[in-house]
Amino acid sequence: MAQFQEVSKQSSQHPKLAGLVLQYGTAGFRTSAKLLNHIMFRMGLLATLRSKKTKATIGVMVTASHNPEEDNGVKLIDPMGEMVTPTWEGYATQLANAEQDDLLNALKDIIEKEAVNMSQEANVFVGKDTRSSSASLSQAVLDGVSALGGHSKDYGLVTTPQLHYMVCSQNTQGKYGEATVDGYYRKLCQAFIQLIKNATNCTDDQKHLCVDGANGIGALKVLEMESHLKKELQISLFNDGSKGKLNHQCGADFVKVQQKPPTGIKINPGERCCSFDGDADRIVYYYTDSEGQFHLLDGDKIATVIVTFLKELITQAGLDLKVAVVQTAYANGSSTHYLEDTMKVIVRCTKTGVKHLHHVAQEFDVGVYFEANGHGTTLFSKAAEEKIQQLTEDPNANDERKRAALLLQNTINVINQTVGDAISDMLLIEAILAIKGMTVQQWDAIYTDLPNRQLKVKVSDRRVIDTTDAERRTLSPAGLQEAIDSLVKKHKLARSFVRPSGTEDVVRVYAEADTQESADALAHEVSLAVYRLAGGVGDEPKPLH
Ligand SMILES: CC(=O)N[C@H]1[C@@H](OP(=O)(O)O)O[C@H](CO)[C@@H](O)[C@@H]1O
Ligand SMILES: [Mg+2]
Repeated sequence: MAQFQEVSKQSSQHPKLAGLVLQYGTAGFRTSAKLLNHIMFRMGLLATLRSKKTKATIGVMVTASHNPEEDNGVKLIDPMGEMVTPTWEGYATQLANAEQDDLLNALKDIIEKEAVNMSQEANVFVGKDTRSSSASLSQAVLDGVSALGGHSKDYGLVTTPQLHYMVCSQNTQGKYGEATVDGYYRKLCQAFIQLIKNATNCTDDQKHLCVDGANGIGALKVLEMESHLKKELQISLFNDGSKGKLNHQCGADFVKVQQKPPTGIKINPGERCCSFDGDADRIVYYYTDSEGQFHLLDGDKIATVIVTFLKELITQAGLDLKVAVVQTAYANGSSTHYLEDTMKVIVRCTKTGVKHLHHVAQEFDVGVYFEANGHGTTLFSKAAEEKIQQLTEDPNANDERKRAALLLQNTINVINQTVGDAISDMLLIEAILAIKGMTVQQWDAIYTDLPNRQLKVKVSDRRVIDTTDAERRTLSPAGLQEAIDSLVKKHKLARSFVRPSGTEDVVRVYAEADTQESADALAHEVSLAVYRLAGGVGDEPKPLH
């Protein structure tokens, strides 16, 4: 077939290094940019097949999110804007690892297994982040699409969640939104401005927010969006990419893991600040107090304030909707207690990785999901959206119920339901704080985080660690869970678990306890147990103090 001849010809321009093996992990392929050209070409091929199979537009995003600038990566987006389905993640790995002369066979194998109709049209949307390698790598994706005769649309520089939004908008014939960057800003900002109208007494001071753009794509997009906000949110942008290096000592991942402010930002005590990550799908908030102490408001606190706001509105609207919060094992124990015991909402725990949280959140009328690191969003079932819509039009509903329904409707429109989105989450949180007249300090005081620590341990093969119960317990290696259990017993309010990372070659250790010293000591003791029982390499983990 002519298509395959073209693939053969073009693939020689995107050769694979013999023997190189890469895995489609938690967030797609991610490694040094130098190793990725063939992967990109092949993901262009695969996206084209996926488009033919689903008869819908598929997205390909070139980014390595919070990784260093030298890395890059790629994620595939399915028709409704969600992460690509697991079977196709498997195909992605197969296609990526086929040696050069076996590529056509690997491709034909997928076509056969999935009974792909090769005469079906294909459409692929492509986007990229600001990394210096992203331009040539996204070109390789486009080459892959055209080699199989697919149509592509290159959105150029966009955030990951913007591309998810485009794909969903395109495949819902504009019902979700208009598939342009301008359409995205209009939808979100109009909803934000409608929401903020309900914030009576909101001063200019309260409308001010410092944003750390991680020297990445989020910074560019915040600037692009500014005129749509009509001064209802006044942003001071730091780490805008004009000087600093992408993600270097800044961005949401740095702030969350280091538990300190990013460099490159001037924070006045008490001022509300937030950090995006390198592809703007994560956000965390923070402030420093008058004693210079740093306070982090992570994904758990974000989920809490969102669910509080939504529950109040749902009650006011008199609607009967099943609301839940979805977390992972990394959620701070205080957040889980607060949500279950004080707020009485359903809390579910899933494995790490937003695709897992997303799917569980879909089981409820309103599912708020966040990873502790700030990646998350809120999903509304179709039925819930319809009930809310009907109430806004119900002539018999009283003013209070109608007002609540309208607020819920605008809340739905400000949210990017396809995936966690720093820009959309920021607008929602800013609107909530303004409407509730809540300061960042009051938000922070909803509950107090248990001190916690995350560490990494290098082992020769992290696959020896097998976990269960949403990664909260280990099944192997033998003796590890017993060791963790007895270490945890030595500390107050303590919890600890270990799991192999899906994005790095390490075992992650998490511990929390009543004091920072205790959390640090427990994290260290558990790291030692991992090192000894799971084949640690290099030096034995050292105590933190
Ligand atoms: C503890 C932690 O933050 N883990 C992150 C990290 O996964 P690991 O499998 O832990 O490496 O990267 C994922 C993709 O960005 C993100 O979903 C996840 O939350
Ligand atoms: Mg990211």
